Amino acid sequence: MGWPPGPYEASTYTSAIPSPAEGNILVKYRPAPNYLPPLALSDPFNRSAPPGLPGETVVRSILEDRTLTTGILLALLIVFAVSYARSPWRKLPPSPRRTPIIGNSLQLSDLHWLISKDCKDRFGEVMYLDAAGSPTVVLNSLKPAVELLERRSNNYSDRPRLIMAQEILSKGLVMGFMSYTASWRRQRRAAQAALSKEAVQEYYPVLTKEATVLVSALLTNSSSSDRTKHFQRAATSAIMSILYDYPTLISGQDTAIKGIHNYNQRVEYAATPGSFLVESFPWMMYIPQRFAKWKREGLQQAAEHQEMFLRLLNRVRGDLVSGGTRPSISASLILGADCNLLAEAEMAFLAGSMHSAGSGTIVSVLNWWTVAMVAFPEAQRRAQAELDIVVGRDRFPTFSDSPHLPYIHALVKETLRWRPAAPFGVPHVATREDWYEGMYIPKGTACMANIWQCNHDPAVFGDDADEFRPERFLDERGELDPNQEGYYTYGFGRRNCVGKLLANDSLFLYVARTLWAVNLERVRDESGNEVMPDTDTLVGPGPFIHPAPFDCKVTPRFPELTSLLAEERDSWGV
Ligand code: HEM
Repeated sequence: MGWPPGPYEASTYTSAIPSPAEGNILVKYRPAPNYLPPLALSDPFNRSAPPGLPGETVVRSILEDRTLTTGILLALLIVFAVSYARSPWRKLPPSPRRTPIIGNSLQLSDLHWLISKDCKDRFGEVMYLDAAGSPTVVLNSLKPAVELLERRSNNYSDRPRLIMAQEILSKGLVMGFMSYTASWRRQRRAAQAALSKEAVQEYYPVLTKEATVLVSALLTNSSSSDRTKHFQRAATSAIMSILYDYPTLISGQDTAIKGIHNYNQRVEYAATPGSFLVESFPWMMYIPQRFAKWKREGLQQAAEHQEMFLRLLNRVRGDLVSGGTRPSISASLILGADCNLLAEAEMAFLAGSMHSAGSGTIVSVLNWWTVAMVAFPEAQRRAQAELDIVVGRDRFPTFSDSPHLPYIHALVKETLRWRPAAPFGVPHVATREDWYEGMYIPKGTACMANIWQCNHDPAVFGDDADEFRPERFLDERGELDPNQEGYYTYGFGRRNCVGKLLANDSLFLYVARTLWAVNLERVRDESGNEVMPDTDTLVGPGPFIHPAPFDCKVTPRFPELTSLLAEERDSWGV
């Protein structure tokens, strides 16, 4: 059968378990009677070894052989020397780069192939691959994703071990990376309370203020890079206020949040496969700090991170004591400390780590939404017609208009479905071995929902699944169909996105206020032809996908906008 069509990293597809039927990519297999699951092979006390050859005996006989022992020691020394000399911290990029994912050696380098129809058609609904040494099952359609990650979520709610990003840099305290433990349950309960429907309503003033500043910024300057910066500023400023009751930020790169950006960058880098040898050789974790620069520096950084997050938390605590604080996630965690039983450091990392989850995703969705508005102007016109009827032209839309703006909600849903910000979500890990339709899933296998394929499944969304068509979420009366959430962008089961209510509300208001105020139009080239934005290129790197940069024209929809905007900004003091 050969390799799948590129571009891709060939090594990624080297299957650990050769399948006679399908070459190196394992699509569907039953273990042979003597089959040892791949994880057992790396188990020094090979508990699955055939009777008569216990793993312990093998290990002991190896250690008794002097030549072998010397060889092993030499190999360890070389590995250690290489890891020391490479000192990965020196490679930390100074700022995030935006380069196409295609051909990039990051974990998403295979994205174009994994989201193609070819992948699903050739390798089916459940596909096995060896992702940089980790056995991984990719769930290419809704049926297995729902069956495994939702219905059997008691077995599929663990996460892969991330030594550098989680255990060292984050002191093991970031909820999104945590194993499925009692500690995760406590953090999850506290996060759910701080991001419940009622709690999110408390953040409406922050979101309204940020949406107003966003409109104003888009009108002032809307070149491609500026537009993304405006989205970044709005999302970062909103999440900082929601997390820590922080004042409105002037720019997305405000020095006040430089520390959090550094943390996000380090964690993102550390979580990228291949960044640190310790991920492949976990025993390196036990090398004393003074012989391992990467570990020493990592632990120093972790102490800085903890101190920074504690400082931010304590700032809110101080305001709570003086009675001058407004609702925030930190305030909710501090006030709920008696019930949520979280230690200070747990609260500090829980709040701090939500910064990236809650801002990078929103920027990705807003970028894709702009592409959609420019590429499909009829959707923009229909949304504006709805806003004109419901809101009129003498005030900005607000959250109280939400129940009367079904098309705006459908627009947001369709953007989330059409171009999911994190097309593979975050891997879930099987706690125990399992079977799915005759396929064996060893304990410890990472299961990745191919959210892109689930969102584009013709069996669920029809033959026009690849098109941008917000109407698909409306019934014949033009109302939102209450029976279906309709997309899978927020993941599955017990580990699904805890911030989805906040995300949906934020996106609703950003979209409603922007479309009420401005037209987003195609620019023209030198020959006077309209330039259509590229709807298909996905840009990384990083955990979230973005469109290729494109220019669009942002113009006010009516002359009174300038004075209405000035009034609105005055009323918010921004
Ligand atoms: C459009 C915006 C967003 C998208 C597309 C998104 C997507 C996701 C996805 C796919 C996951 C993994 C789900 C899984 O494992 O099955 C996730 C987890 C998570 N998200 Fe979001 N998210 C968004 C916004 C937010 C916001 C606003 C917050 C918080 C303020 C947030 C906090 C989290 C956290 C803490 C987790 C980890 C949950 C756990 O492991 O238990 N997200 N998100």
